Amino acid sequence: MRYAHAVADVRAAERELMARLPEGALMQRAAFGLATVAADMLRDAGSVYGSRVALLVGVGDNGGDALYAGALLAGRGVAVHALLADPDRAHEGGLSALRDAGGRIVADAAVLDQADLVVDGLLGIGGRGGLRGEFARLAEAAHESGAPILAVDLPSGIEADTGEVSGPAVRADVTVTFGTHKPGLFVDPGASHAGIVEFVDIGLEFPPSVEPVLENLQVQDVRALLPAPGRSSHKYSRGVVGLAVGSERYPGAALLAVGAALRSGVGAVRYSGPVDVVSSYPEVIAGGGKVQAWVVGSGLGRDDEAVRRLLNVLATDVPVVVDADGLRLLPRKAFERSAPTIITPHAGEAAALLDVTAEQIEGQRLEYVRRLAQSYDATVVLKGPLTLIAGPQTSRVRVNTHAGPVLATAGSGDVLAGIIGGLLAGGLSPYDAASAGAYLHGATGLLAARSGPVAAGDLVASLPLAWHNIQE
Ligand SMILES: NC(=O)C1=CN([C@@H]2O[C@H](COP(=O)(O)OP(=O)(O)OC[C@H]3O[C@@H](n4cnc5c(N)ncnc54)[C@H](O)[C@@H]3O)[C@@H](O)[C@H]2O)[C@@H](O)CC1
Ligand SMILES: Nc1ncnc2c1ncn2[C@@H]1O[C@H](COP(=O)(O)OP(=O)(O)O)[C@@H](O)[C@H]1O
Ligand SMILES: [K+]
Repeated sequence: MRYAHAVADVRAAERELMARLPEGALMQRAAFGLATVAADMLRDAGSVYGSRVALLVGVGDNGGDALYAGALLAGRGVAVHALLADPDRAHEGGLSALRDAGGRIVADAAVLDQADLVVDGLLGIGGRGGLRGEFARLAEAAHESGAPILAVDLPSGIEADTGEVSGPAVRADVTVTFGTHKPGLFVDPGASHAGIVEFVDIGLEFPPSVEPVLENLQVQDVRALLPAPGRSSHKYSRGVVGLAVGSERYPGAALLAVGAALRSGVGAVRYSGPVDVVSSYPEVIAGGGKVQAWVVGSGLGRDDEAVRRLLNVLATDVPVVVDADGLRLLPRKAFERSAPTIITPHAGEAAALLDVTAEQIEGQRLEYVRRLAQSYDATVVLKGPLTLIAGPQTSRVRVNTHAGPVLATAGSGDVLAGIIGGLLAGGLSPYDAASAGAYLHGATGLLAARSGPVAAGDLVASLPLAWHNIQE
């Protein structure tokens, strides 16, 4: 598991660690890690010795990290130039170290045009709001130079605790983050500014009483969650999932969701609805019957018949995944259920559920995924390039990073709903089914994309191998 912690908790952990270490030791650890990544980038682009690096230096310790890393690079024969956003307030120790190592402090931003790499040390976890004044001008000039940008701790201008971006911000190619991930590196739009995130361990420790803001499942976490049939398993003990999806107008949604559910580890799949799924999937049991979880909504349409099918499923006492049209039809009172509910909105559906705009959702994803979980008393899968998962009972949010833009294809959401339904029926908790489901769905996309452009049916076809790869 990877974790992201709140700034206040990072500060407390830093204080605790600094009290036990010689002065400046933590910053040296950070700078060493930063310089190592910078040198790797320079080597990959040609060579470290003889290359040119420009530092953007703010007024806090983030700039200090950049200056000390610049000193280390200068010691390896790199021509290092530092541009100071506010010369009177730049980190003094860092400035002396850079000068002593042969680096130069300059005022002319033209050095950016010759730079092989720009290091963004404008703002770290002390930043508030978008970049202002000289900070914004330096970032703009760095973007215009076209040089690769390496951000220190997080891209300057993004909110560390939320990933919100309220003004000008750096767009980095790589971000080196220290001690723990910051929530803003996992939540869009901030995360989309970070590029590849490299983690540098500086020895920070968080006591068990400190809750991380975010959890990011790794392959071993998903492996531990996926149900595995035992020697004496039978089809009913493995779980039966029912799907009330698809309609005469949207038959494809039923085929995709059912196809995915069949390959999500369950013992049997029941289908309730007008679509002929049995011709394509003879394994499916047509009609109702006892199930351990339902999926409803994908391709349901929005007519009276759709409402009837939705309400029938919501009236059951088993966990339910509500997707797509189901979300559009959802009367709030329907959520007074005895069993858990999972809802799987994208930003547009989330906006309709909360009566706000999709832009508001996209701008404050962490805030809104939590709000949805609270107001609908449901586990929420807020879909997008980085899907967030929130539960009604926990303040911890999970984020899925194991995905790619190939998933942005019609019918992809139907596949996700089928996978999550299958995992629920297989016995996972709603929170685990939603997060492992998002990972598995992402894995099908990454796998299918190796053979070229991907249709949602290819995600279904890739599911067995994606599952197998996770289990290896
Ligand atoms: N505290 C520690 O022990 C360590 C901190 N480290 C580094 O220190 C950073 C945090 O340093 P600081 O707390 O000094 O904070 P910053 O370096 O983020 O600087 C914050 C200051 O910038 C100004 N500012 C804030 N928002 C602004 C905006 N939008 N536009 C222009 N100016 C703005 C304010 O004067 C504020 O005090 C971390 O991100 C990390 O890079 C690392 O060296 C590891 C150890
Ligand atoms: N750029 C992207 N990168 C990664 N995943 C994406 C991206 N865009 C969309 N997705 C994922 O693809 C799926 C699309 O679902 P949805 O919007 O319901 O599509 P549809 O209604 O066509 O099935 C979601 O799981 C979402 O998280
Ligand atoms: K930064």
